[in-house]
Amino acid sequence: MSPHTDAAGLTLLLQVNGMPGLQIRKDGKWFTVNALEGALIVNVGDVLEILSNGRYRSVEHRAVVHQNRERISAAVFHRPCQDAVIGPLPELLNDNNKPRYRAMGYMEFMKRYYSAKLDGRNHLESLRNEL
Ligand SMILES: O=C(O)CCC(=O)C(=O)O
Ligand SMILES: [Fe+2]
Repeated sequence: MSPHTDAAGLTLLLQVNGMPGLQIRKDGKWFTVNALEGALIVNVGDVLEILSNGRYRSVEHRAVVHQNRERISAAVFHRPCQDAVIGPLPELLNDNNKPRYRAMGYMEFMKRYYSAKLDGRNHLESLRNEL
């Protein structure tokens, strides 16, 4: 699976059959996530990054597979309701913390997410550049 960030608020992942494959990118380097058996991996997604005005960063990740061993991963995406407006929460903003993302309806956000290629954090960065 190509590098991407999730459009969710939070994602919960369970590597069902003990086969690793999830990798996250930090400081330009890829790291394999070695989850404990039965543990949920909690990933911050784009919505939380935007709501928190960048304080929580949406993690760039990808999944790799083994040549001949099956890998099963279950994902649950926690998303806002369809008519929510996604933007930095007003109570977090002040003179020292100006909005870094343009606010938009969640449906508009999702259309943009799916029309951008899965390509790392690019679509999030493009939202920053629209301010
Ligand atoms: O395969 C995985 O563990 C991650 C899948 C994933 O990143 C996704 O479904 O968005
Ligand atoms: Fe993902």
